[in-house]
Amino acid sequence: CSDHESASNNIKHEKTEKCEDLNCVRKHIDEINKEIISLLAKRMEYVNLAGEIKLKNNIATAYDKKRSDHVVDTAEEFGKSKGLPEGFTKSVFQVIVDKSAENEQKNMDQVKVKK
Ligand SMILES: C=C(O[C@@H]1C=C(C(=O)O)C=C[C@H]1O)C(=O)O
Repeated sequence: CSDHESASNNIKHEKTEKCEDLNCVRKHIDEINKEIISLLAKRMEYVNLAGEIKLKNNIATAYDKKRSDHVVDTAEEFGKSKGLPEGFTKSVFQVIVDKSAENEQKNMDQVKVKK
């Protein structure tokens, strides 16, 4: 598919608006939180799709250490290039990837029971 490329071009909050008070800053933070969560929900859809494809290919295990490590390492490097502190992105993505695989496995096990 080709439409995955356009998803990364959704650049909002390009410059940090000059907020005069804490309320204004927190509104921006709340808005960004919703965007992060929306993207995580979209990400989880693809993770679960990966699980369906694994089952079709007779792979019963969601967790793939090589791929997980690659995702975490690539994220950490990108985070650093964006100015995030060392180790920040790695910590966040380790949780995302572990919890995603956990959810993917749950879905895969349910599909197996239904069959
Ligand atoms: C989505 C996958 O399944 C798991 C979840 C991953 C993720 O959240 O990025 C990566 C590898 C697997 O542990 C995959 O294999 O690509």
